Amino acid sequence: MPYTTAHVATARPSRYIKQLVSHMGNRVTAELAGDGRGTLTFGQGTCVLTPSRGRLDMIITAADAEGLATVRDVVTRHLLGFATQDELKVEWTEPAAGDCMDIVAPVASDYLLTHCTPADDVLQELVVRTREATGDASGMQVSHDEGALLTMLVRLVGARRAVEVGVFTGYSSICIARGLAEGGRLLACDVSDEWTAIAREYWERAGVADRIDLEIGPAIDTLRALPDEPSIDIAFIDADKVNYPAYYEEIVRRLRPGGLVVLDNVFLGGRVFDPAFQEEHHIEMRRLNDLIVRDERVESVMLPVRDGVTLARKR
Ligand SMILES: C[S@@+](CC[C@H](N)C(=O)[O-])C[C@H]1O[C@@H](n2cnc3c(N)ncnc32)[C@H](O)[C@@H]1O
Repeated sequence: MPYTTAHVATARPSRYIKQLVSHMGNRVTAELAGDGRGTLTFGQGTCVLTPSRGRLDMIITAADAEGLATVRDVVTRHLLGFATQDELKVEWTEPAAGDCMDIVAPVASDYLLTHCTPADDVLQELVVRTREATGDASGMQVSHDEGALLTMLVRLVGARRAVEVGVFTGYSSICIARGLAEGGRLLACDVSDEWTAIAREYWERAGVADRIDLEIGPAIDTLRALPDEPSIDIAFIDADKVNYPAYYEEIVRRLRPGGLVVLDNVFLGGRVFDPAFQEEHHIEMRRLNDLIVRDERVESVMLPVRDGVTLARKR
């Protein structure tokens, strides 16, 4: 689904949003939220208007390029019509597809990688080894900044009992294991003997092998076999996307109060935003993202870290 954005410099963004919502409400579905954001829903697409300091931010999504152009032209015409006292400059970005967006600008992304605690030699060598041994699959490995985030979260939670769903060659397991409190253990779940053989080697080299229990087999079976009691301090879900809702459920019921579940890839490369993608894993991920917001057992936040990371903390 294509989208386009515009950031219009103005000292009166809220006023323009109110005018657009009130005026266009006669012809399209127009809503003004309590926080001042406006939504205009046309037959062809939707325009979301957000006031920010000195700026009006607009994003239009539509089913196709033609619909995008129609909504864009109508919104621009009306906005300029209201701006009799301001000289507004409305410049829309080139239409882009929802599944190839940069969640964070590439230059910022690169900056983030170099502005967290540096990866040590073992992690750096594991990146190279994974690329050589697994080719394209190496893209599944968490990035260095996400790994640093995991270590930080494990430490902040004071975790002694951690679970990981999706080990691959062990990068995230090392990051989790390194953050564990004295005597802590990580239950690491995966189906692949081949990939986890590399993980085992690097767990040894990182000096964390003695605190990791690897279970080979479908993770859902491993989780269901755990005692049904609140014993998990932190869990990281990064495996087959279609089973995320099931993993989430089995983990949340076993999280201790204050425990944290961390879910990776919740944007699915931008496809969660785009209703054109209707494969099972797209549907399941959207369903889970919506469910977590409503789940009264947890408080949650979704972070634009790499491909989207949700943190859900048990109340
Ligand atoms: C995205 S990778 C994990 C990457 C890893 N966290 C890292 O940082 O390198 C997904 C992993 O999930 C595993 N996996 C896929 N389906 C699974 C299942 N049903 N149960 C357990 N693991 C599964 C795959 O074998 C793969 O190693």
